Order: sequence, then structure tokens, then C-alpha cells
Amino acid sequence: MTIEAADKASILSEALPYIRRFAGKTLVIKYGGNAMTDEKLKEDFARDVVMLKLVGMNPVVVHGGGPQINQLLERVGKQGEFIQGMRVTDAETMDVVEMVLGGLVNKEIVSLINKHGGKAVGLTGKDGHFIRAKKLYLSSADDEPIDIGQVGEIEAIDPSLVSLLDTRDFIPVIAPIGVGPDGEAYNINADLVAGRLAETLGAEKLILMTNTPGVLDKEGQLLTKLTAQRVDELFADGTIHGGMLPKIASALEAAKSGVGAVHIIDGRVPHALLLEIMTAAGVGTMILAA
Ligand SMILES: Nc1ncnc2c1ncn2[C@@H]1O[C@H](COP(=O)(O)OP(=O)(O)O)[C@@H](O)[C@H]1O
Ligand SMILES: CC(=O)N[C@@H](CCC(=O)OP(=O)(O)O)C(=O)O
Repeated sequence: MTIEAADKASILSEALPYIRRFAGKTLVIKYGGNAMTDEKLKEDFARDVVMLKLVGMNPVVVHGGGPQINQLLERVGKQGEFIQGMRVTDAETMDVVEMVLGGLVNKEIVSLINKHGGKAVGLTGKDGHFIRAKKLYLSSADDEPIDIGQVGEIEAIDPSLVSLLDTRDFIPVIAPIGVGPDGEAYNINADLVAGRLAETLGAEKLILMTNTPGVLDKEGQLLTKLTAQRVDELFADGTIHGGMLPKIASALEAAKSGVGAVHIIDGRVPHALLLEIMTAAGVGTMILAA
């Protein structure tokens, strides 16, 4: 099907109210490792981010890279292991995490955004010590804390570095690595970094891009809206599991802490970001505080 000129014009014109609404506002975009599989989609993502910046919004990218870490681990003969959606991270795994997140994945996104005319700057939480973290212990049914190695929970995020980049027209691209009091690195789930950063920056929107149409119910149907109460039910009956656990926890926390709108969207849909921000078409699941 070809789109007629009039339809094209109408689609473009539909963007105007959204451009006005979000101009000068911060949008935190979490780009999940599972949404990064296709070269064309990666290019589309980079173009969308550049476009948001050029029309006056402040996109801040936080990326994951779970599958990419798994691939490199396999090459060194290790198997990725997750508990409650968090990677068990021994010292050797942490080296791989830093190489993949702080290096390969971060630089690829930075290069793609710059290729399309943006000015992206890659950061980890070690830069300017802006994501301070401490060791995370998971809770268990018998109240015994579970030690999963060098995994961090966020103590504080200093927003000044990101704000400085925003005001100078740079696009921050952030890898989810935190730094402890002695300069030690911590592996942090990217959804948690994105959620906390959105809160700290007072973002207008938090968008979590992943590889499902959104949050699905037990029958596999898309839930377009999700309240805290429904989340509790879906946690309890196991409908939400694995990587969706930290994602929803972070989304809910951000929604409760005043982030304007929180969405989980399908990063496999071409230009999902533009569709979500600049059109009336709802894509994915919106997370509501109450
Ligand atoms: N109720 C649910 N609805 C949708 N996806 C779910 C649900 N529960 C668990 N998942 C899983 O969560 C995954 C997304 O989380 P994750 O693998 O961490 O992706 P990302 O790399 O984007 O953070 C989905 O691919 C799916 O397998
Ligand atoms: C502690 C923990 O699990 N950290 C994640 C960090 C990357 C991430 O979150 O990547 P996705 O968004 O692609 O899942 C990991 O090691 O896989």
C-alpha cells in the first residue's frame, strides 16, 4: 500500500501538538538489549532519537545489553545465570559486563546517533561518579538475603552531568554501571537505572523499549493499561516473571514518583519511539501509579 501525499501530510501535521507539548522536556528512553537485534531497527532508533532532539525535546538514552553479554560470556565458556531477573555477576562476569555495556553496545549506539546527525556522548555511572551504588542482596522466601555478586542497587544519581549535556545539545547515552565508595563497578539492571534517572531528572516520560508488544496477561493478550493493584496480582500468579520483574517494578516506582507517563513498548516495531511520542496511536502498556 502506498501512502498518498495528503495522508503523509496529515501524519506529519499530527505531530505538531506533541512537539509543542514535549519541547524542552526530558524523555528517558530505555533501549533494551532484546530490541537491539536488527540492524535496520537500530538505525531507525538512532534516527528517531536525533529527530526528537532536533524538534526541541531532551532524549536521554539508557541502554541494556543482556543478550549481548550472554553472547560474549558463551565465547569465554560461561553461561549467563539470572535470579529474579538479575544476572549473577562474579568478577569475571563483571569484566564482560563492563566490556559489553560500557564498550561495545554503548559505542555502537553513540556512533549510530552521531551518524544520523546527533551529538551523542557515552557515559557509565563511573563518569563523574554520577550513578552511586552499593551491593544488592535479593530477598528470599525464608528471609535469607541472596548474594548475587557484583550487582548493585542505586544509592543516588547526580543529575548535573546529564543536565549539562542536555543544555549543550548533546544526547547522553548511558550504560547501567554504577560505582561504589571505593571506585568498584556494579552491574545494575538497566530498567532500574532508567526509572531512577527519570525520577531524578523529573522526566516527562519514561519509555521502556523491549521485545514484547507490552505487558501480556495469562492468555497472552496485551494489557494497554496497568495499575499498581493489577501488577500485584500478576506478580503473585506468576504472569509477570523474569526480565519483566525489574522492568515493572521500576516503571511503577517512576510512575509513583511523579514521572509524567511511563510506557513499556515494542522495540521491534519500526519507529516505535516516534509512534509513542508523536502520534495518538497508543503502543504498548501504560503503567499507572494508582
Ligand atoms: N507478563 C509478561 N508480559 C510480557 N513479557 C513478559 C511477561 N513476563 C515475562 N516477560 C518476559 O520479559 C521479557 C522482557 O524483559 P527482558 O528480557 O529483560 O528484556 P529487555 O532486554 O528489553 O530488558 C520478555 O521478552 C518476556 O519473555
Ligand atoms: C544486574 C543485571 O541483571 N544487569 C543487566 C544489565 C544489562 C541489562 O539490564 O540489559 P537488558 O535491558 O537488555 O536486559 C545484565 O547483566 O544483563
